[in-house]
Amino acid sequence: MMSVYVLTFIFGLVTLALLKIIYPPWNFPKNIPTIPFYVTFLTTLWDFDQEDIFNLYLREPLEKYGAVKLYFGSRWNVVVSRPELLAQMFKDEDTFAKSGNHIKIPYGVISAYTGENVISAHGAIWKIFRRTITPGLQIFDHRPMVEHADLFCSLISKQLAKNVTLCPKRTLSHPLATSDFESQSTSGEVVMPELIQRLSLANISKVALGLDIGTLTRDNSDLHEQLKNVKSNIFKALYLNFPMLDLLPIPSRRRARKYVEDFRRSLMKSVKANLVNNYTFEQTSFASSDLIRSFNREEISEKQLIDNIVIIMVAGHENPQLLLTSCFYMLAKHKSWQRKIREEVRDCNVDKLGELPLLNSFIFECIRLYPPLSQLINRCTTRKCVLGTDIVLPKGAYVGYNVMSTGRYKSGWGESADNFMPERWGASIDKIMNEWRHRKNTCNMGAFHGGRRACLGEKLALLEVRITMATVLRSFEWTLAPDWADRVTSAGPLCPLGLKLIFSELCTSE
Ligand code: HEM
Repeated sequence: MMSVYVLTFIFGLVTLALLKIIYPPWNFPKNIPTIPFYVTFLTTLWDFDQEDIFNLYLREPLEKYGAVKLYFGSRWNVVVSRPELLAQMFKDEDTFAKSGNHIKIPYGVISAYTGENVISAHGAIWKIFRRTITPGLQIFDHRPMVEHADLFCSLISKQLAKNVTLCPKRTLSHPLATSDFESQSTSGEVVMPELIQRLSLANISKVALGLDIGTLTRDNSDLHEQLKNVKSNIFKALYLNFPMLDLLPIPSRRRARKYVEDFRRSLMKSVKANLVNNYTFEQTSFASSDLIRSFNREEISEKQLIDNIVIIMVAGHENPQLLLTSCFYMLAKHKSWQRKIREEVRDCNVDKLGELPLLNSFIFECIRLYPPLSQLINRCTTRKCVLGTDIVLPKGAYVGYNVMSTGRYKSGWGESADNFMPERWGASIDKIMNEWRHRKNTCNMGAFHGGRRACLGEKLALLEVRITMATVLRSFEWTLAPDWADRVTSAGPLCPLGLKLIFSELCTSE
């Protein structure tokens, strides 16, 4: 029989653990609101999406105070959204030091996935990573993206043709099948996530890593299959909220770890076969080639080489994938914009897409309302400090930013902040680009971060979105599938969830 003392001790420990979840640490600032701890778990337990959570619990306190205390990832954090606070955090890298998963939760499966890389690292090693991959992500050959956009259109056409012939049989045998590209059914209907992922994987692999991984030309690219295994296991709300569970011998987490290892091994096998063994890296300027050269000069370790190649692949396909999904969604919802932009891109050469006012203001408006990385918490204070004028943070506090809120601030964007209004960016391309730069510089637009740690893939991602949208607009028109539930992802990266569209091919004479 357990003694009363042991029981009291266990009860005490459980109570303490619960109190640590329910209440923020005593030394956290008292002059900003505390979001109730259970808010983070609502999307796991009920049918809430990120917009619901934002509107119900975050919007008001964030807009009023600019910062809140939020429980996430097994700890209390301070999350900011007011542009001045974002600017301070982005600028003062020494105080708000990057602290990626490899430091925050080194035991987590997610850390095994992306390791110590240019996005998560801090200090001298980050400088080496950034210096190494910058050239390959700024100067690149965009022609594969044009080819891939055409292949993407062929896949949509193929799907439409298949629907016409296979639809009745498939509909009867798989009435609920939606996730698998092969099993899409109703005429004209295309389930977008997998198709867009195949495109964005092909783009980043070819343009930044110099690899053809066949996601658009084969139905079962090995790397794609392995990545799907990783993703379906890694982004589970329970483990994102309680990463310490990864320390336990849970069979599904062991499986997740194995999927991560398989993916990393296959990716490096492909890099070796395509770039290293045949010395191609010596004559090419891909970001991967520069990383291999840096490894050969012993500036980075083999693990850091792999971690960085993995992050280019992961961040480089995932973020454009999210943005493309939001763009397809918004054009389906706003048919007048679909028509106007189709007209604008009709005879436009790829080199001139960046000069089109309607296309570019539309993309910027999608980013404002649906920033792919809506909230990130990956900085840790290196000393006691003051955020803004009076928010005192202790040393060792995790700090993050919520740009979904920044993009919808009424104080920054006016009463129409919630409305989709591409025209707010300006009428001429000069005005639009100036406004984009101004909003980024003042941190009213934080979707690509800013300052010294600004996203290195912005140029590539925007070009990818312009090329893809222009190409698809020339060949198809589309609407939302009537049976698709209009909602966004429940947590993590932000985009419409499981987007389903109805496509119809345009006549060439149109
Ligand atoms: C719509 C597309 C994209 C969005 C919205 C986006 C957003 C971001 C954000 C918010 C950060 C800062 C992350 C943080 O605070 O930890 C970041 C950093 C970064 N992004 Fe992107 N990104 C996009 C596309 C890409 C692409 C295509 C690449 C290509 C590989 C890329 C490479 C990077 C890199 C290397 C960094 C780290 C910069 C540094 O810390 O020095 N991004 N991105």
